[in-house]
Amino acid sequence: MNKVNLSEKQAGIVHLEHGSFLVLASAGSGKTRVLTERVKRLSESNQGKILAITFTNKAAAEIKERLGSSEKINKNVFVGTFHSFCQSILELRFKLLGYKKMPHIFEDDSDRIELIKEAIESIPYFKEIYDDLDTKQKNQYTYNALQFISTVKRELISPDELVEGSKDEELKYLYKNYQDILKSNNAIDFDDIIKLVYDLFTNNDAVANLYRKAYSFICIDECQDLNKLQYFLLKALCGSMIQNVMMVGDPNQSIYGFNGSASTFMQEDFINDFSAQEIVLDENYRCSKTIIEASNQLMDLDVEAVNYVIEGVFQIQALDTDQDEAIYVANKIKELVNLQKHSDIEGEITYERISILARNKFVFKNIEGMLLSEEIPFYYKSGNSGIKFTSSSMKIFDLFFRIKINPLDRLHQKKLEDYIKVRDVNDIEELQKSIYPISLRIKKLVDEISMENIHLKIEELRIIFNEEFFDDDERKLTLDELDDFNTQLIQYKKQNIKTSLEGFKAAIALGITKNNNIKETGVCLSTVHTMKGQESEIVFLIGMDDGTFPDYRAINKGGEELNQEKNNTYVAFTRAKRFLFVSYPKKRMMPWGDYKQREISRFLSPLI
Ligand SMILES: Nc1ncnc2c1ncn2[C@@H]1O[C@H](COP(=O)(O)OP(=O)(O)OP(=O)(O)O)[C@@H](O)[C@H]1O
Repeated sequence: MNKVNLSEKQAGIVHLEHGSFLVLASAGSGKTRVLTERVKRLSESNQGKILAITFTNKAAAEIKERLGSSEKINKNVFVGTFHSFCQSILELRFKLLGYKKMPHIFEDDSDRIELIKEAIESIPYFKEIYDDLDTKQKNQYTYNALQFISTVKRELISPDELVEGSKDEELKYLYKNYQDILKSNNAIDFDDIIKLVYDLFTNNDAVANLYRKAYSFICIDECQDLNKLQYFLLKALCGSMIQNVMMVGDPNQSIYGFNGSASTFMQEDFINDFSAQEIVLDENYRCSKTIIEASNQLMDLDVEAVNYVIEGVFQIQALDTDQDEAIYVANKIKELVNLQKHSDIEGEITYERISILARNKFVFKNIEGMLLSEEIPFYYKSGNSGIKFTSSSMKIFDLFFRIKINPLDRLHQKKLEDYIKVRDVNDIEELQKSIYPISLRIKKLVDEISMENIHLKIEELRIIFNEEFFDDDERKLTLDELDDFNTQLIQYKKQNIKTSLEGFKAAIALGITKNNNIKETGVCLSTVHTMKGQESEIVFLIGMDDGTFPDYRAINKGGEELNQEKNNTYVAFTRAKRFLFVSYPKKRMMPWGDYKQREISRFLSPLI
């Protein structure tokens, strides 16, 4: 972040003293910047510790970078997501929650699916229903069950509250079984991380008081996306002792309703519970004039442009087919990059200053092919999650590592056994060709790993990977993934004074150690959700046909779901700093191979 002069209104918020505040701020009005400056000022003012909660690890990393790493900052400020804050508490207090050893995070969706299947199989009533389903129905059944469990946790619904005799009451048994299986693996899922700390704070006043005394100020970003569990955790943490809470958010950017988020937690509950004072920031520092005008029209807002001298570009383009849309985008990108300079854009126009956004990943299919054939470099923006290994050796390493630090982890033990299984151990030739021999070497090495020697062991692993007979692509992939693991370890050690293998694994699972500063090369492709909170000089928003954006399921449901699609379009518009090219196909190739006529997105028709 460069040094900027804050506006009077922004500076006023930075210098607010005690009390609770809700900063309602429109897109690009400098919410994140103001929050960062306030945390910095408070940390320098010796008034007590500050807890700064962000929505993503990337936002947390940006705030940390801006704060710098003086001893005072490290001592006085905790910056992280709700998950990373709660994880740091769990690592210290797990015994109070009935765990003998630190429980491990099962972060992968496929792990949760395995667990729910096990839960289904172990109850004859559910097993009978499940066995009668075809594959597609089985997938839907497990998905619904997991959604139900997640909702129950996030909405803080106790099993007793589930309506007797209803389907929900039946699912209660599945929920209980799923939790028991998790516990028998000494594991937790993402929702549990927050739920367990909420339970701890509500049931153990002495522990809650320790944290209440520790933090004098709490600042939370992107509060329009709070869900019930997160809001109640905040309340349980504050009790009646923490009165200095600042929430920052924009109700028009509320897009996580499907996760139980609602902007009413900040706009109604927070105002009532904390007697918070409301402050409005409504100037846009990010976007050019035409983009702000279009966004105002889209949302019926009256946001002021600060960069009103920069006209910028806002264009809506209809194309015959989705294939034509991809050709249009690729040609326009080449045209802009060849142009190199434009009076509205400071510095050279490069691929890195261009992003292509869409509602869903599947919309990128055509454009991906076109960018490849036109040799336009690109990358996909990654979300919040940790590492997922794809090389077989690193997969094996990861499984052995998980089992070493959590011997109760039956789930990954089974996955490992299936992965390295050899059909016939007496068939020497087959055995030699299989991954079995290298897995024995990896196992021996993992058995010896400790936090003290882990760097050394990584180097030994590198030697093993170099010695083994891999083809060149597999060797490169394996070594790249080992490097990534090593980089995350270095990052973890930098971030923590007290370290452990268990803590490192949890940090990876939460994506805390991921290097967010890697400068990717090429055009950025991202869903709107992943691009939230970020910006790009030039944005192409593609696939703006009704049914794609808004998504057809939201159209069917209407109400708040459709409203959230409109908010999502607003988020997409306001990611663009200077130029915004919006496009849609009049015909789209459907998955079953036919073209289907499409209309312009209902949100855009008033803008043409
Ligand atoms: N006072 C200021 N002067 C100049 N630029 C500013 C000022 N405040 C913020 N900006 C710039 O405006 C842009 C938007 O700021 P920031 O990301 O903090 O806004 P935001 O409200 O969090 O945005 P959003 O909610 O849309 O993600 C950034 O490029 C930031 O550097």
